[in-house]
Amino acid sequence: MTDRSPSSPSITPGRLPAGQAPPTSAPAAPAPAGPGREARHQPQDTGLAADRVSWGVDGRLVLDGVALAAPGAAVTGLLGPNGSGKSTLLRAIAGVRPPDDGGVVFDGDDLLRLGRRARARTLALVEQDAGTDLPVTVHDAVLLGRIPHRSLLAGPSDADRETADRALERAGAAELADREVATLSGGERQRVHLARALAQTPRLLLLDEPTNHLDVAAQLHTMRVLRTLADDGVTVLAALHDLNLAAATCDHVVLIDRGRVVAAGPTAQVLVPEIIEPTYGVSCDVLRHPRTGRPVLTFSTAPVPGSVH
Ligand SMILES: Nc1ncnc2c1ncn2[C@@H]1O[C@H](COP(=O)(O)OP(=O)(O)OP(=O)(O)O)[C@@H](O)[C@H]1O
Repeated sequence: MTDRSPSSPSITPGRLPAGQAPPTSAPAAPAPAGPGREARHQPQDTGLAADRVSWGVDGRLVLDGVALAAPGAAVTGLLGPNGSGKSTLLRAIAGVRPPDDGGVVFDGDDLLRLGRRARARTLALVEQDAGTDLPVTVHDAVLLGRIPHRSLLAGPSDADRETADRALERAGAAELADREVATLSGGERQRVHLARALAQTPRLLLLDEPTNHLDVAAQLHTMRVLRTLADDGVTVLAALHDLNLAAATCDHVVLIDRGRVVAAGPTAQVLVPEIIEPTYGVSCDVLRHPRTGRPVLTFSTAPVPGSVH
């Protein structure tokens, strides 16, 4: 079921009327969980729009008509419990495992119809635990990110090396440049994967759990990198488990459960107990950060049905 039907429909983002500012809020209003209340993407001028994306395996729908928007120059968090379909959705958007049905448009281009090379110039995907046992140095691994930007027979140019150096620096991995990738710790590898993606200079950056394995300082560093990339105009969509990291950084969030979008919108409107509790099966309180005013979430186990405590 991995082959995309040539007749799969594509979508075209609507254009704003002349003189109208692009939307500053998320394209989909928060919607509580429940059949028939799935969030819908709305027209947007720049950024990513996925529509009715479905993918199944072994007769089971893993993605069930997902509609999602990640506005340009913003950080969008893709949230959801284990097994909800976040990685599958990112892979579908990136064309690594194309959807069985649905469309994915980025800045007006049908991503699923772009050739491999054109797609690699447009987007980068940082996958979860994407390991390599090849005897390659970190610097060379990051240089691989430049391949889509040069002719197939040419070696890396000085400009490619400089771009790779800057990417290593930005990802906080410069001191690892001469190490072999296979010898790195999980957190070190994570930074290298981010650096490789940055060296690709994508306009759309997709990340699957980019803070996995990272200590708290490295987590904050990575989220700051995502923030500055968005400020530079990159469209960022990151699958995150840590709802507080999402709360602190994301402009918008999309929450999925069992392959369907259950809520989407501005971060503070989605990260509320009424939406989080039924989706994750926990009790949740939302406080305000004293300095930033952003949501801070605390969790406890949900009451056991029938319990007197
Ligand atoms: N190739 C496959 N074959 C069978 N099942 C699959 C395959 N790929 C994904 N799945 C199933 O699809 C569901 C969604 O998986 P996915 O990895 O997208 O979830 P996720 O939200 O990223 O989860 P996590 O937060 O645990 O990383 C899971 O139940 C998973 O077991």
